[in-house]
Amino acid sequence: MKLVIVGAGGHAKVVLEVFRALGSHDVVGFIAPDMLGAQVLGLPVLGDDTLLPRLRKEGVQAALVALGNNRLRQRIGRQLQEMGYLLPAAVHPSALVSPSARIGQGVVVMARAVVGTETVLQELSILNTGAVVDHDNSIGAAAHIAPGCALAGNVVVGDRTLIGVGTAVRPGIQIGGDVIVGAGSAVVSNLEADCRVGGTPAKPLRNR
Ligand SMILES: CC(=O)SCCNC(=O)CCNC(=O)[C@H](O)C(C)(C)COP(=O)(O)OP(=O)(O)OC[C@H]1O[C@@H](n2cnc3c(N)ncnc32)[C@H](O)[C@@H]1OP(=O)(O)O
Repeated sequence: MKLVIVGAGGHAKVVLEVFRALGSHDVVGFIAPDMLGAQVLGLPVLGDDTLLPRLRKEGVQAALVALGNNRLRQRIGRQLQEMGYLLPAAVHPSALVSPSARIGQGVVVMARAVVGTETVLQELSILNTGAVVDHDNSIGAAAHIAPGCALAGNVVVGDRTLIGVGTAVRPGIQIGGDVIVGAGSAVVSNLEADCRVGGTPAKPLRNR
């Protein structure tokens, strides 16, 4: 099945390598503004998102939104579904995924990540390289668990929340939607929606 990757930055390159490792789709190229004609790992940037309806008509059935911005990824994902694209999940063959885990549409699970027993990754979320989400986690739509994070059991992460690289989260913690947890943090108490925290233990961050 033909697939287009929306985005052409670092995350998009890694996603292409996931599909190459899987051999599951024929990736036709990338969609990105102002990059027409550029090559990314040997595949072309085909144009900007105005091209997507035409590609769909020409037989590209699937798309993967490879954009790091969580809100934008969710918005573009919805638009692609409305255009009739399928949004397959991309799970690297080296990831360890429990047979009782559930993985939503458009989810990306990078190399060496671990998805624990009865954990749910909701649509368009990212579990990045080497991140571990243990048993009974719920990771919200378009959330991003960055490389090397470790979420213990029964953790809830809200929609569009970013858990920064290398963060640890204590068991049973609930984190609201649209939260940013800074790199290298330790989350040891629940976090309300829409906040920005960092450090060990994680505390609210000042805006500079
Ligand atoms: C493959 C991939 O690359 S996936 C990418 C995943 N992305 C990430 O993990 C990025 C996570 N981002 C961060 O940690 C960022 O530092 C942010 C978003 C928390 C803050 O970034 P900015 O808004 O640029 O904040 P800025 O650098 O100006 O710092 C503001 C204050 O917060 C502090 N701060 C920033 N990050 C952290 C952190 N991770 N932990 C503790 N304190 C922090 C700064 O020291 C500064 O404090 P001060 O005002 O007392 O000096």
